[in-house]
Amino acid sequence: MAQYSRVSGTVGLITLLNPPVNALSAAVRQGIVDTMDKALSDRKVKSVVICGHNGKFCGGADIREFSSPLTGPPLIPLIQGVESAAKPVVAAIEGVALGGGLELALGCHYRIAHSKARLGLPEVHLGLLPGAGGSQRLPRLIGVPAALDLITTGRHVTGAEALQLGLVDKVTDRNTVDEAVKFALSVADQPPNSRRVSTFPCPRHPDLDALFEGAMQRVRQRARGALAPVACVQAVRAAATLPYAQGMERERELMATLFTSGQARAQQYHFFAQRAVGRWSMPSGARWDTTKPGAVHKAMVIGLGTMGRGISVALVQAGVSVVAMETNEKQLMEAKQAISSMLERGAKRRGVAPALDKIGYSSNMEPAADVDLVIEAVFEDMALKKKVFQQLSALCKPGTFLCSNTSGLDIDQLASETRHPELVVGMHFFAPAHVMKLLEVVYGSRSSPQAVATAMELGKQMGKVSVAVGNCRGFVGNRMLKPYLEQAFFLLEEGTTPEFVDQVLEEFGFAMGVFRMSDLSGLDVGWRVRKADGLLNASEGHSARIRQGCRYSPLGDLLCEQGRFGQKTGRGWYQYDKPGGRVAKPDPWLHGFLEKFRTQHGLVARRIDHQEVLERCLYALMNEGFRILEDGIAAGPEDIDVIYVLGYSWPPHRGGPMFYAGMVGLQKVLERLEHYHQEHPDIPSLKPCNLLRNLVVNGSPPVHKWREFLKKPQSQL
Ligand SMILES: C[C@H](O)[C@H](C)C(=O)SCCNC(=O)CCNC(=O)[C@H](O)C(C)(C)COP(=O)([O-])OP(=O)([O-])OC[C@H]1O[C@@H](n2cnc3c(N)ncnc32)[C@H](O)[C@@H]1OP(=O)([O-])[O-]
Repeated sequence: MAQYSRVSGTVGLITLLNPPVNALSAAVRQGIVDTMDKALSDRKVKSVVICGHNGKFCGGADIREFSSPLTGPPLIPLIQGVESAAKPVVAAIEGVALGGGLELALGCHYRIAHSKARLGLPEVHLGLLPGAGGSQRLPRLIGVPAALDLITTGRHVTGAEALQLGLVDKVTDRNTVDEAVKFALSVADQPPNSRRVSTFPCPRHPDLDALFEGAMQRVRQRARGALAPVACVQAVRAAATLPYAQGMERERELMATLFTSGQARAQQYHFFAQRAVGRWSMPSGARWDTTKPGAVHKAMVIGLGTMGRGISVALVQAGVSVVAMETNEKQLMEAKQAISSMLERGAKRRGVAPALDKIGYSSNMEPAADVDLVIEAVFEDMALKKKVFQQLSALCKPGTFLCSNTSGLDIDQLASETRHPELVVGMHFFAPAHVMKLLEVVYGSRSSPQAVATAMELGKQMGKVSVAVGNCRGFVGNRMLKPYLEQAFFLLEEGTTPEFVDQVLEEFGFAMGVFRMSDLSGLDVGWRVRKADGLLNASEGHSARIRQGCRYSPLGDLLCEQGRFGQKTGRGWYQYDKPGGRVAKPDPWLHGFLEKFRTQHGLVARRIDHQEVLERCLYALMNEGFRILEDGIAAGPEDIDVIYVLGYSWPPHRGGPMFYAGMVGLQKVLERLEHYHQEHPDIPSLKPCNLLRNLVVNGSPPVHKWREFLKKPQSQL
């Protein structure tokens, strides 16, 4: 709804009221229509101010309403009504003005913003475009290039930047509503005819065609098959080339295409899934809203390799005091320099001081006695990590939380090395740790709810989207990656090439196909894991392609035995100009190696098509996702989907592996898995999971209902 009052004698004050972000629900839209009528018909009122309750102007259209037929007054004529008002209307922008919220402000005649407010048109992140006139008014107000940037990236700008762009008329550090009322009083006698943005001509640009060609090329490259960014460019082009009314018609057409697309539903699912994972729960019944996190003012990071450095930076940027520890003096010096420059660069980008005084360095573990939480980020070796946890347990004061950045080792084993296993959890960051938004918080069988709450809260403080998951080999992300990688290896054995597999996966929307990704992260990482799992050597008298009774592909091991670790050695599944090179080129040597391997193992290459690559790689990954849900390692499909979109570059316009399974149709996924498992009975990861069967038997319910089919989880170790 919207409240109305008359203030300072002649100003009509309209307050949007729909906590927490005053989204433009049907009730709020009706409220605006009613209160605008009141203000315009109140003879004492000379000008109007629109503001938002509780220090937030408006978070945009109510996304929750998108899944049902529209009710209440439509937004476009509502905003047109505000713009056509005979009395000046001023928007008082505090907190946020996003999407439809900014479009409403663009319909006002003046915009006053707090310097810290955030303004933007982020619809592209929801698979949409600014569909209430934003794509037509913004270019007219701030010019085509700036509007293209804001609309295709969906980025937020601060009040200060908005002033520079000409998006707002004034910025204040004081109470914005008071300032807006004063401003409204000052323009009360100025008819707003010249302030109706839709009537502004679109500022001319020396070479529109070149501008839009360049923009479309950049956007298509970044979009990875997403429809919305392309439609955003087309809508702004309409603003630059058509009269307002025709431009609005074009905006309406493009929005209609996007609104009903599966991609928009997938991205809106992802929006709410990112918020749902914050409402975590554990098998014990402990939950986010019944567990108080411990305070973390001072933390220690042990091991300053790439991950340790990124974690230290992210902690300092979150306002936590840090002791960064590395035993190797040379590495310690290098880390100190690297961390300082990362902090300086980050501070420069955010326009704040680098807080270098928040971090200290140590070559021994003694400072652990005086911290609230420790994050261990040493080399991925169980014996080494156990030793570190033994030392920490002896050193730390009671109540210190002990966290490991392991990407898949057993948290319970680490906990059993300490006197207080209830204080041990996994905090699995993703490289680069100060950039990637995802954090897997892993609880062991003895982790206390408070330890989980503390790690989840610290993750939020670090600007991460934290997902609480149970303890098992590889946790959620890496556990699902295993069958995905295996299928890719098997497909090479059966006749295809790394280039073709990667092309299929990148056309699907992954930033990088499985083989380019493997070359980037280093083939030796997976090799060490397979070694630790005792998979490197075939058992006596068994085929080199069988391990523990199942089909196994030694291709990755064979490349590693030849020192082909990927980018870092200049050779992997692809060749690179030099060690550390980034541009992957097909490698004739590798094609020859595959042919020789097939001959050696009596395999005949066959033509493998796009569909088979996609289905075998993705359905095996999804099937493992269903097993993870069945095992209770993840509380719901949202947890898995957020992990894959934010940590493994699963395309957001496909929602995530579990959401996508629902989009494809669970029946089809089941049938295709059964088909491939029949062809490859020696590959257990293709055997459909019981939960999948059960969901199909129960009519393939929508993803948000799957939790009803998950039984009470038991520990997996
Ligand atoms: C016509 C027009 O062109 C088109 C078509 C549109 O306008 S499309 C819509 C365009 N608008 C957006 O894309 C902005 C989306 N929101 C955000 O980016 C952020 O929310 C925020 C505003 C920066 C606040 O962040 P936060 O970190 O302080 O809190 P939160 O946890 O994120 O959010 C707090 C609670 O508010 C809910 N919420 C936030 N924005 C919402 C919205 N627009 N609609 C419905 N619910 C919303 C959110 O789900 C959460 O709920 P719950 O989990 O507590 O139950």
